[in-house]
Amino acid sequence: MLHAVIWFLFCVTVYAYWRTVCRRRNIKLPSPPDLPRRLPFIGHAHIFFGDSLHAWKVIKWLSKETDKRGGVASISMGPHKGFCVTDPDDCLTISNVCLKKDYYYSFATPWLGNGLLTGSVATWRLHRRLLGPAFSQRVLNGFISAFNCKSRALVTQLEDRVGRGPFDHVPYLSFNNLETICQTALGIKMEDHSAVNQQYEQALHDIFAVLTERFQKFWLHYDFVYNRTKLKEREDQIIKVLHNMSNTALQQRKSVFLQEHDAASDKPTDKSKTFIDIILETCGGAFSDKDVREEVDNIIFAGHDTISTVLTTALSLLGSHPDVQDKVYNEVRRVLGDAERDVTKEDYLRLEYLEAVLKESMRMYPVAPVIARYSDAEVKLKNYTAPAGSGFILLLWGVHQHRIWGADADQFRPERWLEAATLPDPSFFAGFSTGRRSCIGKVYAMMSMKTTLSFLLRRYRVSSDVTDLEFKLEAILRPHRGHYIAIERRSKDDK
Ligand code: HEM
Repeated sequence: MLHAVIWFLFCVTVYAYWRTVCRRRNIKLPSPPDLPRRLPFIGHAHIFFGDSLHAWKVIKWLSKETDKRGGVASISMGPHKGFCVTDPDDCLTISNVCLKKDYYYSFATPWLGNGLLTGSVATWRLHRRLLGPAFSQRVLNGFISAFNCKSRALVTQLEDRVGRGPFDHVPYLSFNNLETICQTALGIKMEDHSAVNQQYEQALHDIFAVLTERFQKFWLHYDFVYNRTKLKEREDQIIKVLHNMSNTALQQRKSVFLQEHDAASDKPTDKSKTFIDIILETCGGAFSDKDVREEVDNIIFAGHDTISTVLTTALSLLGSHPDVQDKVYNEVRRVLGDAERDVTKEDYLRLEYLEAVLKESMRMYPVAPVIARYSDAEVKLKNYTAPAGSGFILLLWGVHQHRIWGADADQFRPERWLEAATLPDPSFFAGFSTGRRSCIGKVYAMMSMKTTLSFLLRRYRVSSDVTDLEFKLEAILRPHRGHYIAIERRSKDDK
């Protein structure tokens, strides 16, 4: 009996405390309006349940509903409370102030460890500073010959598609980009198409599907449930393949690196260096082998399908907008001449309209249309103060559709990037994320994409019909259908 009374009093005390704290918070802090469709206990978690096509529809729906509510709205995922944000200023504030990633990112930790994408804030600060030199312009210039060589190979591979009607260009771009990133990051050439490399490519593809499935089924968010599932067993097998590849590459590059450091002369120039070499050289003392391997895994994850997806979308859009394609073609010919010569570091700056096309494709269809942050402290937004312990779902697609981009925000119009008077502040472009924890590889990506497109568009005229363009969200936003292109060889006098 005494136990029952003590237990009853304990419950009443906890309940009273909880009510007081909640009330006090509500009085002090006006809360943003709730998003519709909240259910008891699970909150909004149920709206994500479905396939990857549904996931993309949900992000668009969340963006529109949040925008209707003024750019910030309350959401809950089971016990996790948070805010959806489309207001460009608030988005920038959050991404600069809240450097901690929300718990969803921990789903990728078994693969990516404590690397930049998923790492804790303390590790991220140190690693981001140490990795800076690996992404310097001098190092990136050393990759230009790899970009040229791979783009040339891609153009040749596409030759047998000329004049044969619409085809899916995703496999071409995806494998070509994987080769480029593996060569520049690991020093591995994939051309031999050996079993291990095909297995690696497959594993990279499969891990995205596993991560998406885990995110969409909210009961799998809990480790104690997830660790007992078949999906977890599959994840472990996939990660074994991924780690095996990067570990092997690391050991090979490390032994070359040590030999070269023993030999006083004949050091390789930056031209032949990979990300692993630069990281070993600049972060040597501070990074363990595991740190290096994790950062390289992060680079491959972040740089692999992102570039090929932007290229896929940009080519589909160019194929459907012949006037825009003609303008790019004329610029590329003016800068590079008629011949299929290599792109040089001086050319990148001159390819202004091509850059506008790439940015506009990324504005319309950002590869990461949503990212998530978490804050241990209060965060002051324009109209609200988010309490400590809040999660933030930053709807970058929503930011890109915001009225700051003009009444034609939903239209593909690359010219907007060249109209300085009306262009919003560049920090509102979130194609590479925004704020202090944004993409470290954006210059690499732009150089690589400009090289590929300038080779492709010099040789081929592209056509497509994107009226049925449909996307799916599988860790990143990818075209699902309506993106096929057809190619024709250009003649020398093409205008
Ligand atoms: C068009 C291509 C690319 C796009 C659209 C892109 C986009 C992004 C986005 C949106 C983020 C933030 C992710 C988040 O917070 O959840 C990010 C982070 C990152 N990206 Fe990229 N990325 C691209 C290419 C690359 C390349 C080529 C590399 C490496 C060579 C790279 C390396 C990274 C890394 C390491 C991070 C984590 C940065 C940090 O937390 O400090 N990315 N990228």
